[in-house]
Amino acid sequence: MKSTRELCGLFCSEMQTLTPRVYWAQRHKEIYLRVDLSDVQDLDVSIKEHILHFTAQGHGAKGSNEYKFSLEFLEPVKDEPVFKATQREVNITVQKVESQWWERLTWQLKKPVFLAPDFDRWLDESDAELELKEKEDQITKVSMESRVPHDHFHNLKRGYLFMYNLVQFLGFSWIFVNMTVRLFILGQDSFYDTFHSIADMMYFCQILAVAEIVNPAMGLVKTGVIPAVIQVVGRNVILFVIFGSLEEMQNKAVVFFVFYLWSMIEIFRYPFYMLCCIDTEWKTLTWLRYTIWMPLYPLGVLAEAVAVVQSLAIFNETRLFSINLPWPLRMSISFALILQIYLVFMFLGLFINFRHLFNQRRKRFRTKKRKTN
Ligand SMILES: CCCCCCCCCCCCC[C@@H](O)CC(=O)SCCNC(=O)CCNC(=O)[C@H](O)C(C)(C)COP(=O)(O)OP(=O)(O)OC[C@H]1O[C@@H](n2cnc3c(N)ncnc32)[C@H](O)[C@@H]1OP(=O)(O)O
Repeated sequence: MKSTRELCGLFCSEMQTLTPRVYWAQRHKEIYLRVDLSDVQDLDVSIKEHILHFTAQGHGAKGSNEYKFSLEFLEPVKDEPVFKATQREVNITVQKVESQWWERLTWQLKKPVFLAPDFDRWLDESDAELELKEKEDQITKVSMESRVPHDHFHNLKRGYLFMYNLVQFLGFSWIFVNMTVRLFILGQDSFYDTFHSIADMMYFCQILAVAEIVNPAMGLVKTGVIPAVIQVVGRNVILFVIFGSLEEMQNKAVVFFVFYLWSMIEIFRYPFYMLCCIDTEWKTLTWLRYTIWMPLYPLGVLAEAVAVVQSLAIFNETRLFSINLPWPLRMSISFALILQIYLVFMFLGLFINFRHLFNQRRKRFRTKKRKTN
């Protein structure tokens, strides 16, 4: 009885007539064979017991004829070759059973004469390892990307946020520059005229600032809604209810301090956000955004509290926004009383937002430090 290997010796020998030229290359996981035969017909490629058998009618080095060859591989392979005939050649891919680098292709030591390296695909072991690693990295990257849900509106959201921040930056810059120039030219007199020269722009910016509640509520920015509500509602009560509805308040110096303190933070905060939208950071600006609120916030709340206290007498006197309770109470609740309760909420709001901003600052600088280590 002849063994499989002995039988192979017969098949693999170059004694066989009409063998085509075969070029080969390998990777850790597969073997590539390129058979130099054109206009191939009746192609048959199979693997049995790690021996590849090839038969085809085609045009090769010895003209149009039937060509055959067999190759017993050095190591076990899977018996499902993938092959494809083109007009010029036949390409065969064979999967290795174990991912490893072979020192040669065939079991027999002597290389069959029809076999040669395929220099178009040839790689030595280290280059193949690199190629394999790149492929694996690519697969990991693709699978990671497919696990993270793709946000189709990402650029649209960024574009919207960038434009929003730009408009606010321009608005508050106009307010800040205008007030500064007027302060230099008119000195203290500019305090009493602030409302009439600035209010329209401040109305515009603060109405627009309602978006700052909508943005986190819709998940457009990753921050809490409550601090934004405190911030926007707090400012708008002062702007629309205290200054906007009481003419007597409009020419008071406190308007200057409130508007100046508000705009002073915003000329740093909005450009900081604009840079965030384009994944850029300017360290000085980040530091300013997360630092100057420390003196500005308490001063701002103090200036707002002064405005509320100054308005109490006017609301008492004019009875504006007073609430008349129906019979049998027959009482009138002055808006001044509501404002006194609001004063308590102002300091509660100051505490909540001060703590929020402090946490944001700590998070920002702690993360940055860790990233640079
Ligand atoms: C139910 C009714 C209750 C009513 C209660 C009323 C109480 C009244 C209290 C009154 C207090 C108000 C006083 C106030 O008017 C006084 C002053 O303003 S004085 C001037 C000084 N003021 C300030 O410094 C405050 C400025 N304002 C703010 O900082 C914010 O408005 C605030 C909500 C307080 C904090 O902002 P935020 O939570 O957004 O923190 P971050 O800036 O760190 O942002 C977090 C992440 O979100 C990204 N983000 C946020 N906004 C945008 C945006 N517009 N565009 C792009 N990206 C944005 C940001 O980049 C951060 O992301 P990441 O961490 O990845 O960088």
